[in-house]
Amino acid sequence: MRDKNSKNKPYKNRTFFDSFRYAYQGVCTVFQEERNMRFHVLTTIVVLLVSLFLSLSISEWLWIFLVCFLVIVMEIWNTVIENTIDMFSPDYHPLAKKIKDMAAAAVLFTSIFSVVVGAIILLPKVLVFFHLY
Ligand SMILES: Nc1ncnc2c1ncn2[C@@H]1O[C@H](COP(=O)(O)OP(=O)(O)OP(=O)(O)O)[C@@H](O)[C@H]1O
Repeated sequence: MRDKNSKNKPYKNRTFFDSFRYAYQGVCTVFQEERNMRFHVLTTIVVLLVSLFLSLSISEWLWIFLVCFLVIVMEIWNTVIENTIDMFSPDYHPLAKKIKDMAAAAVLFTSIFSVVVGAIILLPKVLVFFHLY
């Protein structure tokens, strides 16, 4: 078996910059191919912009950053799983369905968690901002 760190491997990352470049390509791929990812990124930008006007505390900022990036990371993993399934099981298979459905369920739960955290932190401040409470 070939050594994972073999110098002869043609596709081995040579520098820290190489690793960063391929990770960036990965992000671009998910962004281009997954509509949900574009929605998550747009939502993240909106939430961060709204948060700027609401004078959040440090811990509130940390929670907002945590949930925004958690959803994006989960969507990347979901896409990794979908692509892996498509590579190894391009035809219909009940296990492929189970795996993809569970990966989607993980994104769903993370999204629900994010909405709950966002509502707890932002909703009262938005209401006060617009003099509705
Ligand atoms: N090879 C397969 N065998 C069985 N069912 C599959 C298979 N591929 C996809 N499915 C079913 O179709 C659904 C959608 O799969 P698809 O790969 O299109 O994901 P998607 O719609 O791109 O998901 P997402 O919106 O999370 O990106 C899966 O959740 C699964 O129920």
